[in-house]
Amino acid sequence: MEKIIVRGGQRLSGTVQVEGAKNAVLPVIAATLLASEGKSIIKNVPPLSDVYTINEVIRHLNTDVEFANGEVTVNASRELFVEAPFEYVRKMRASVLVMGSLLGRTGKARVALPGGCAIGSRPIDQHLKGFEAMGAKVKVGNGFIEAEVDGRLHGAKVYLDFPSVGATENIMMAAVLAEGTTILENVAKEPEIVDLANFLNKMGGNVVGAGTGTIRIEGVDRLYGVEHSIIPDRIEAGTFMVAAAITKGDVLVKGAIPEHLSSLIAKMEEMGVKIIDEGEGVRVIGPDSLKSVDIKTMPHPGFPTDMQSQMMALLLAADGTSVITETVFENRFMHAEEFRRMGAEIKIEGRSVIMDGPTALQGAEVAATDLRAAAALSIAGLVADGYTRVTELKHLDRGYVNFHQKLAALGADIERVNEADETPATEETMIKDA
Ligand SMILES: CC(=O)N[C@H]1[C@@H](OP(=O)(O)OP(=O)(O)OC[C@H]2O[C@@H](n3ccc(=O)[nH]c3=O)[C@H](O)[C@@H]2O)O[C@H](CO)[C@@H](O)[C@@H]1O
Ligand SMILES: C=C(OP(=O)(O)O)C(=O)O
Repeated sequence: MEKIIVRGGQRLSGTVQVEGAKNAVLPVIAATLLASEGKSIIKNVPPLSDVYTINEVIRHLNTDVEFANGEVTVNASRELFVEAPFEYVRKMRASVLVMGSLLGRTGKARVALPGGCAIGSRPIDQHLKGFEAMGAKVKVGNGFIEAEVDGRLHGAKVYLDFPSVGATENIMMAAVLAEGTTILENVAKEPEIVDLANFLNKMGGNVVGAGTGTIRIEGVDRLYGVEHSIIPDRIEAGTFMVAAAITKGDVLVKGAIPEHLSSLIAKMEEMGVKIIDEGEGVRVIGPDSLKSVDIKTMPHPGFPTDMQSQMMALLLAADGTSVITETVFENRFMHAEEFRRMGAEIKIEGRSVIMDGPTALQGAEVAATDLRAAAALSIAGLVADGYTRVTELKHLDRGYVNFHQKLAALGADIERVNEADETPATEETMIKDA
């Protein structure tokens, strides 16, 4: 077990490189199951614990998977097994994304029920509604969801009650090999959906409209392994943008795509942060004092829930009253309690938090409640008085590569140590192959 120790007070400057997007690579690796011929070669893959987990899941389904030097190679040409057990789904909810591919390719899938997690109950009813509309019979029992179709899935019209990212992806993956046309309405428009659609189309699929509210898919008979490079991680980029701004720093976030970050950029600019599109990335220059703003998380292109806790750190440093309203997840304010341990005064009222800033944050021992909270608490530590110790780093490793090293290279006083004796952590102990 390890923790991060940050001493506040350093201004960040320099350049930081963004990795491939966690939330794009997980569905793309799940989609490699659809290729009954050829190898898929996925590039720009970050060495995250979630990537090791999805690789283990698809290996378990009778594929060959190699992961080295940022490239995942998958051969899924053998007959697939159809069961994803609880040991994987428990580690990572996104394991349910293999369900659509398995159903499309084999007509059957058996996946352990994901259950809730620290940010809410996270049901998958919309995924299942899509599979059922395409002809699958869905049964839930003994901790598993089982979906099966006689023959092949058929195209259908599916309206999502909420533009769920995972449901959009899972249904897209099932529909590419279905017979006929599927029309998905009120779908998620996240950049990761577009990346998945691009991958499916390269494989031989016919997906139109990704990135808009309606996606149309003409089913095809067969898909092939192809090469694909994953888009940059907009949430990792946003995390470093906030770190730069809170320290009054000057940082080039290389690889950040401004069009993927428009809501965050708009809000940071309202706060007085200077943001310059430099083509190869985004330069962020923090002002001497930050203005308070209100934030409401929404599906893309609204403000991303995955940036909510980092933004809470930034708003604590801002002058005046700010309100954050979380509309995507029912319970994503667990980190507020940890910020309170650092001296923050935060009122929680239903789905909103109210903060009066600027807060003179104090170093404290805090526990990460999810992966973004791990980053947000470290960021708060960059400006807190004294030492902040962040524990529960298993969450951080799900979504960030070399997080403390990247901050240290920008000038932060930060290290990662063993929890018991505070000796430095080593590469081997940081991320363990699942
Ligand atoms: C691996 C991945 O890409 N994870 C992202 C994905 O998660 P994920 O795909 O799980 O998020 P969804 O968009 O599906 O969930 C959003 C909301 O819809 C609800 N819901 C979802 C599906 C369903 O069938 N029924 C239902 O009620 C969820 O409980 C949640 O309240 O999108 C989230 C919202 O942008 C991000 O925070 C996650 O980082
Ligand atoms: C909530 C997140 O991920 P997941 O859906 O994989 O839990 C996230 O990336 O912030």
